[in-house]
Amino acid sequence: MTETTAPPETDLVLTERRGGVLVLTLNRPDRFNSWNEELERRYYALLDEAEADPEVRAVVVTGAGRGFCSGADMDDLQGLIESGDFGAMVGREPPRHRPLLFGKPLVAAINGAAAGLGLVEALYCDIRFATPKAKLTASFSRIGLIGEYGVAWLLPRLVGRSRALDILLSSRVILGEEALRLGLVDRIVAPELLLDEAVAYAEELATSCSPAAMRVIKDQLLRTEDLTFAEAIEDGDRLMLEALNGADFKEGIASYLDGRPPAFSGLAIR
Ligand SMILES: C/C=C/C(=O)SCCNC(=O)CCNC(=O)[C@H](O)C(C)(C)COP(=O)(O)OP(=O)(O)OC[C@H]1O[C@@H](n2cnc3c(N)ncnc32)[C@H](O)[C@@H]1OP(=O)(O)O
Repeated sequence: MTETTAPPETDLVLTERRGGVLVLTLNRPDRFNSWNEELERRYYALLDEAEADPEVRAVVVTGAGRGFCSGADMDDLQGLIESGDFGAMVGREPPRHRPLLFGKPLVAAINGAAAGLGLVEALYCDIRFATPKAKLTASFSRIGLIGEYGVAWLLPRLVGRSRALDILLSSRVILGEEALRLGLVDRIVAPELLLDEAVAYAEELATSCSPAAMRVIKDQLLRTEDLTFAEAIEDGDRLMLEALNGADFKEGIASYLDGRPPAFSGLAIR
């Protein structure tokens, strides 16, 4: 009898440093990079590490092999039906939207299919690069499930309500160019250039933009969703005063006037 052993959790996401950019590769190519709890735990732990590491200024996430991530593993979903243990699906820590809270730029290089949770994980990223043949699909409605991991909140904010409903109700496969038109992705790049271009974009943010300002901007955009316009103006005023007192503002102006690249501290704005 042959015994199969699962790969160690550390292999589920490959890591590679390219300058100030950390590349994370979802790595279950034999299962079309389908999502499971172990993969989620490892990916989210690596984001925690990247958050704490001042040398990492941006992260690019991509998939190994021909897909980005095909969503929950179908065999696991069958196992779930058999066990009936649905409680394990809710209230997990870290929160399932951990990547949305990541304080540094998070760029997706969508090298192939992004389905179900795979699409949601791509949508958690700040900017999405995709190949022309990348297949994007919500998938949920085709297997009797609903928009989970907050996608029903996120998607209308990205593409508008009607398009979100089209995508979630139909779960039709959307290819790169249409995804670009809909606003599901931001750049279309040939497969052989995809990762390099995503990394180059991330590296540009890593070297030219203030980490402190980017962290606040990301947080600002998320929190502003819940504010009135007047509150958003007030919130912006408060944050602006902090930024004006920040080391990165002084460095930004000094480097501009000196005609040199900025050397941002990477510290908090205050
Ligand atoms: C709690 C729930 C959360 C969720 O995420 S629900 C959503 C779960 N995911 C899905 O429903 C997606 C199912 N997959 C598909 O619809 C399609 O695939 C794609 C659109 C993603 C890609 O289509 P194409 O490029 O034509 O590839 P292919 O030939 O269908 O698949 C290639 C191989 O990958 C396996 N595979 C695909 N998705 C999954 C998955 N989610 N879990 C496990 N295996 C998967 C297939 O079976 C096949 O395998 P083989 O080459 O051996 O025939």
